[in-house]
Amino acid sequence: MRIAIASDHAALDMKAALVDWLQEAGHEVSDLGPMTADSVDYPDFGYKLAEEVASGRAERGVALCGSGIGISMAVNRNPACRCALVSEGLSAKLAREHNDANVIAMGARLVGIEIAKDCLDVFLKTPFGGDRHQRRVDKLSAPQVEGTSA
Ligand SMILES: O=C(CO)[C@H](O)[C@H](O)[C@H](O)COP(=O)(O)O
Repeated sequence: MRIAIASDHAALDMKAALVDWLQEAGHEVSDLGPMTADSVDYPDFGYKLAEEVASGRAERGVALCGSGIGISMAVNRNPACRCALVSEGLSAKLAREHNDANVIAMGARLVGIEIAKDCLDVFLKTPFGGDRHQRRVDKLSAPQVEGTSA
């Protein structure tokens, strides 16, 4: 699979470990940076990653920062991206099954590397469930308030 990955300085080591692990598993990985430990701003890398996924150059994205919060917010500003911030495997599975998430976000200061690998493995292997979930995902692309009285 073509996978793009980006982080900020807080997740540099986790990014490097996941790049190696993904490549060993046979994926085509595009590392969008950063490449040094200098302090950077997560929106810059989140937007870059989102564009890579939105363009189709990457089929999936991996977004990392200290908590995962800031970079997931940045990625989700791109309407083509559904980025799920996760810290355990079941959320990673549901993000694919129910939400057709195309980007996974994790916090390197909160999640250990083995849990991160587990989340990513599940995320890459789980197909979208479709059916009723498709209707809901479609609504994410066209935000508007509908009747909620039922
Ligand atoms: O976006 C975040 C917090 O929601 C990330 O954890 C960032 O990595 C963090 O804010 C970076 O903080 P630092 O003090 O500049 O290392």
